[in-house]
Amino acid sequence: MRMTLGTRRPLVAGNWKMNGTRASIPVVEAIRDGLTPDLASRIDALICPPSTLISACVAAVSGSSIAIGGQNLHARENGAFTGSISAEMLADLGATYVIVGHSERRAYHHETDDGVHAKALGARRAGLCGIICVGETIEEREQGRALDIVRAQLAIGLPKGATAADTVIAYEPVWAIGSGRTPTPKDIAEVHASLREMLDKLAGEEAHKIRILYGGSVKPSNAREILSVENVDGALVGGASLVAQDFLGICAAYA
Ligand SMILES: O=C[C@H](O)COP(=O)(O)O
Repeated sequence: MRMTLGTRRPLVAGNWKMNGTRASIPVVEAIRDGLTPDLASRIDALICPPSTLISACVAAVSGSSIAIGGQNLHARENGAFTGSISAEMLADLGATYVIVGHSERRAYHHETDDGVHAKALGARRAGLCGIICVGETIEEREQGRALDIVRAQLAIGLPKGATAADTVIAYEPVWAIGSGRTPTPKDIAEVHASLREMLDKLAGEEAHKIRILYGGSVKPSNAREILSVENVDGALVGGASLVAQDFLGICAAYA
């Protein structure tokens, strides 16, 4: 039976992380060719490759509905920040989304919630949609602090006046990323309901249109169960987005 879609248009986003070279462009082409017109009319699909591949991916999806995004940005527009890339530079290449505050950046690059806030503002300044990531560690979940942690991350990270045009939220439990483990549908529902309630209150009347994705070990085999959970408006997919058939298999949960 076809999944009933809510008021928010689903987004299935792939995060390639530090994977891929020009030899990977056929993966994007296969996703482009494999997304049926019916699915393309019902969902948004996005690939976030490494920055080195953004131009080639933008060219590869040209004429299709698939969007291309960055995985990170510097909050400032330009300046003496060696090795960094601004939102304006991503937009110049044709990116329309950017991931902000992924747990791997929080863990390995010491990103703070204030830094996430600044980056989300940077994304908005350049007309990009920022995908703000939140999520608890396994210790925090075991201590019963998962809701407090993600709510605190959102409270600081989310810029005032956020709208669906400039913001997507992704709930990614750190312990579920790349581990093959996922929370139960009940646990996902609890976090998404809490974030939804908070978002609707914090961000004003436009906020009800902001999508909340789930991320962490989403695969074709569990996508339908996860994406059917109330208030889950799509997925942020890591490993499975590197294989066209797997990414398409996740999108097909909405078929
Ligand atoms: O950004 C994507 C997430 O970190 C999920 O990664 P994963 O699907 O490989 O668990």
